[in-house]
Amino acid sequence: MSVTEKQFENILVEQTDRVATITLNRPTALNALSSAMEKEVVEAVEGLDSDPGVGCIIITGSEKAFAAGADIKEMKDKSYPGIYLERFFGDWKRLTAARTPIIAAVSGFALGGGCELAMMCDMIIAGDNAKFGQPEITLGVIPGMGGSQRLTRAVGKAKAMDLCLTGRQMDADEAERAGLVARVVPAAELLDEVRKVAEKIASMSKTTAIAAKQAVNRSFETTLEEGLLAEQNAFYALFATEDQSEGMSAFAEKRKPEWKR
Ligand SMILES: CC(C)(O)CC(=O)SCCNC(=O)CCNC(=O)[C@H](O)C(C)(C)COP(=O)(O)OP(=O)(O)OC[C@H]1O[C@@H](n2cnc3c(N)ncnc32)[C@H](O)[C@@H]1OP(=O)(O)O
Repeated sequence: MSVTEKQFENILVEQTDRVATITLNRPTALNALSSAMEKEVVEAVEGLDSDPGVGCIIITGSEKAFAAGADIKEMKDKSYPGIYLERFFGDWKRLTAARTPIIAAVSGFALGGGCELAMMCDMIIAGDNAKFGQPEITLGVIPGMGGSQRLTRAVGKAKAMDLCLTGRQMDADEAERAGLVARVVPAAELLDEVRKVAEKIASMSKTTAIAAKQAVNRSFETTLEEGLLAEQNAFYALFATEDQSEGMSAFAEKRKPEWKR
């Protein structure tokens, strides 16, 4: 299996046949999300998303920290007009426009913007040492990268209020029970386990994986009736693909499917 690596100032991007891994790499600041890191991550995701060969993207950090939030030292002297006019952190939205499934592999701290970045991904898999929280209130602000909205949708109002109002951290088991995290695995095995999941996703028809991702995401954005209609239409549309015919024929013929796209 060939691996290509590209080192940027704040991230490392590794790409194998079908899976790409973006590793946040600012160890001296616990991967605090600076504007420079935002730009690198967003551009890397967009580049990988436009590569038809990439079937799944992993975003991860270090053992101690996925990311300890936005870079407080960069933020502390900003003014209202400045932050408003530059649309501070507005580019993170571009990450959520990616169609390729993205998994957050979280070890250690995922606080503030770190938790918010993990929640922008399609699935969070956590090491058993992970800690999630929205501690912005302890800094005199509130979440600004989607925390109050995505956390509430993920874990419900009671726990989201608890985390946003007290700033307390939630461990991996609590996060899994609450529905924030898909799976918890031993921290030492996190990346191996996440790669297995990513390879599984990447082994599916990419067209179908995109349709599945979009259908699930739709449920957060619309009414049940419209979501059901969107799902049904996407399901019908998949019958225009070779992969539907291949997947169902392969089942009937008791063989592995060979996806076209
Ligand atoms: C995006 C928004 C809008 O939603 C806003 C946010 O994300 S606000 C930020 C929310 N995050 C936090 O409030 C967490 C801040 N960090 C901590 O509380 C602690 O660092 C810790 C509990 C995660 C870990 O503590 P500890 O193990 O004691 O390590 P430290 O010595 O504190 O940190 C090591 C080193 O990293 C720097 N650091 C950590 N977090 C940040 C950050 N968010 N921004 C900038 N720098 C950060 C910390 O200052 C240390 O650096 P040095 O002082 O040694 O140079």
